[in-house]
Amino acid sequence: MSEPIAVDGAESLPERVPVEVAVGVLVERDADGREGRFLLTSRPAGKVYAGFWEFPGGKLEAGETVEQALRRELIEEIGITIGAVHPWRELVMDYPHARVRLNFCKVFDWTGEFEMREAQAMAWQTLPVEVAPVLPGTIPVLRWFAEERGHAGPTHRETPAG
Ligand SMILES: Nc1nc2c([nH]c(=O)n2[C@H]2C[C@H](O)[C@@H](COP(=O)(O)OP(=O)(O)OP(=O)(O)O)O2)c(=O)[nH]1
Repeated sequence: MSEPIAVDGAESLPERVPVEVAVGVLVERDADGREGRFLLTSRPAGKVYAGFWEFPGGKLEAGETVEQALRRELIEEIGITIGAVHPWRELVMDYPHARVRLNFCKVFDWTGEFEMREAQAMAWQTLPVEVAPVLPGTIPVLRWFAEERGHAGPTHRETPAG
């Protein structure tokens, strides 16, 4: 067991090594290749941030690449087999429970029927996103979409519509 480290303030805490996470941004495209709706899923009961909306994915297992992890996670969680994986953006998030590096990949092709295998909910969304609340680490992605799509105004709501 390592000794606890005495620190004066949070700024002197050693940086935590991020856990690598593969995240799938499934996007529908029309015949002209224009991007439309994207898929969000809700985090299952029992996980941190249960009920928050996110892009499906999960942590890399030992020896896996981002692409391998994404293929495995999307079969395990939502029952689909994905085609080409397009690495898009990376983002490090420092949560109290973990420091994670989110490796966001766009996916335009998949086969199989969507099946929520962890009793999550799924929702095809455009901007502004109607489902709420959205996971903090998902909000920057909505901003990137807004930039790509020339969307002005809010990207999501803080609380569910009602
Ligand atoms: N899947 C996903 N995770 C995200 C997003 N944004 C974000 O901050 N995260 C964070 C939440 C978690 O801390 C981490 C993903 O870990 P997880 O707990 O969902 O992974 P997992 O499915 O492998 O879970 P487990 O087997 O360890 O329970 O990344 C996102 O858009 N999608």
